[in-house]
Amino acid sequence: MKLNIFSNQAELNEQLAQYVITVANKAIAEKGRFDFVLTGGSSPKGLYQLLSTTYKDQIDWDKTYFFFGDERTVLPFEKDYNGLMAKESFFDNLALKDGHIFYVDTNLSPEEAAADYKQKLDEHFAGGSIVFDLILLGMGDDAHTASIFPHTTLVTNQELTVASVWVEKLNTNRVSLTAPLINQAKHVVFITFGENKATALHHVLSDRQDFASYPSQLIKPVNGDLQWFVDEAAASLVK
Ligand SMILES: O=C1O[C@H](COP(=O)(O)O)[C@@H](O)[C@H](O)[C@H]1O
Repeated sequence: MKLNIFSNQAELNEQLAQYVITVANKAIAEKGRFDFVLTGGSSPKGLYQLLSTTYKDQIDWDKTYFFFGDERTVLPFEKDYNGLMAKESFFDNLALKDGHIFYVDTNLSPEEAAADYKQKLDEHFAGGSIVFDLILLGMGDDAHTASIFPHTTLVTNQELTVASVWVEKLNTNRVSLTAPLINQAKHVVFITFGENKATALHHVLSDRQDFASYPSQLIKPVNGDLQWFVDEAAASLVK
């Protein structure tokens, strides 16, 4: 695991953009395509804008496929839909070909949406192992990542799959990649900034393991690289 600490968000986004570009070009050179899982929430917007404007020419988007680590069970293109944030901050700046964006279909029930997404992943990976080149993750101030929230069924889910989960504290369902599936990836990167994330980051990176309380601790790529890109405010309690 590598912890990268930056003095501000702009510097963090700049360095993370360079990291994404390096991983993308390596994947394209090695296997002809880049399988890129996006995070939702608000943290990645600046990065998405940077990659799709300033650094638009640094990645071959015709060879890039986009996925989502989790989705909120609102209708597609409603305000809270993670896919809408990505569309507005990332995809709309690029002329992407059809079939390059894998949205979670929330017109379906949560269970059906999860099964449908898993089937789409199986098809994309031709029935083989689902190994993404890069998974970008956020972390909530409760230490959840993707939609693996504290004390939910996803904390103990050992399957390499996509699952629906009831999140009591939000009174809603979510759809999420499971931790074991995330841990198959070649590169996993957390983007985390702000003072409100400091306590969670301190617990997640501390020696005391408590997956139920701090689900981000579940993320440990089996054969891949794990990096944290954080700002000084988020890292303020990390020893
Ligand atoms: O609900 C979610 O929250 C996390 C963290 O979001 P942020 O706004 O604090 O960046 C996000 O990673 C996840 O994709 C999203 O569904």
